[in-house]
Amino acid sequence: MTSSTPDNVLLNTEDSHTSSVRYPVICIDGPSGAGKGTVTWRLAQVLGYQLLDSGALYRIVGLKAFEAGLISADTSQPIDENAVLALTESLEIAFVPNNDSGRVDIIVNGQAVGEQVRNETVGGYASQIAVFPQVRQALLKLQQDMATRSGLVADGRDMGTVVFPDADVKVFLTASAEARAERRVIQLLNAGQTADFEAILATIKERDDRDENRSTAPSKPAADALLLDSSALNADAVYEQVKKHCQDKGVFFTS
Ligand SMILES: Nc1ncnc2c1ncn2[C@@H]1O[C@H](COP(=O)(O)OP(=O)(O)O)[C@@H](O)[C@H]1O
Ligand SMILES: Nc1ccn([C@@H]2O[C@H](COP(=O)(O)OP(=O)(O)O)[C@@H](O)[C@H]2O)c(=O)n1
Repeated sequence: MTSSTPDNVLLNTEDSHTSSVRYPVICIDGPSGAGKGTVTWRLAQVLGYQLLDSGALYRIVGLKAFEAGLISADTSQPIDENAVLALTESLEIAFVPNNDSGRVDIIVNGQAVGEQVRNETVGGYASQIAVFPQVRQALLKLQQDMATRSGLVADGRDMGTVVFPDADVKVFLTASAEARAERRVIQLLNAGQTADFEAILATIKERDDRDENRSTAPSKPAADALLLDSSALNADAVYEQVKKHCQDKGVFFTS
């Protein structure tokens, strides 16, 4: 992905005595299946910004923790936070945009991670380790550093509330649990897999509950976020509304 053009660099008015510049940050937060990844990818492409898929970080840690035997299939079993923290600190994670999938490929300790990291089971592991404050802290700087080199579109749960509280644009994208489950069903069927709507709906609700009710960085809209319900909007309509909001906040689009 290319870096931002000069048109997309905003002057930091709060810090103008140092004449420093900072790059625009757009935060797209919300629950699973709301369409965050879709609109984030399109914005990053159009604007030439970097893309932060923060969920991928939690997914990697969740997957590695499972592989290391730290997470049991029985979700009532406690997980050793210190062991997950040590594992998190041992990981070198890099993202490479993939135009074919419209997502980032994830490289961990020099090795590409397979598509498995994107499945619902790993999403569940991610939400189990995402409750740990020390793990979140260990991933914080890596995320914030991504905004120091170019404009950034960041997708997650706490982008606008915790990671980039001073972001130029914040959007909280939602949709009903049923609409989100339906989208996952279509996604799985299109990938040639089987899909059980009721099972997917239950998993989505369980993950929402864990993400919204944890004590550290719960999934919630920032006070200054645009709330957008995509239940009855297609992906193009979502993009247009988010684009309009970005423009209202001073982000320059050439197309
Ligand atoms: N507004 C929309 N209406 C219908 N389907 C959508 C919409 N936005 C995204 N999708 C589809 O829904 C699925 C989940 O979207 P995704 O962007 O991965 O969501 P999230 O990143 O919030 O989990 C994908 O298959 C995507 O193509
Ligand atoms: N900024 C973030 C991003 C994800 N997460 C956690 O990671 C899980 C997976 O996130 P994701 O964005 O990849 O999930 P989807 O929305 O794509 O299903 C979420 O359910 C959260 O528990 C988080 O806690 N904070």
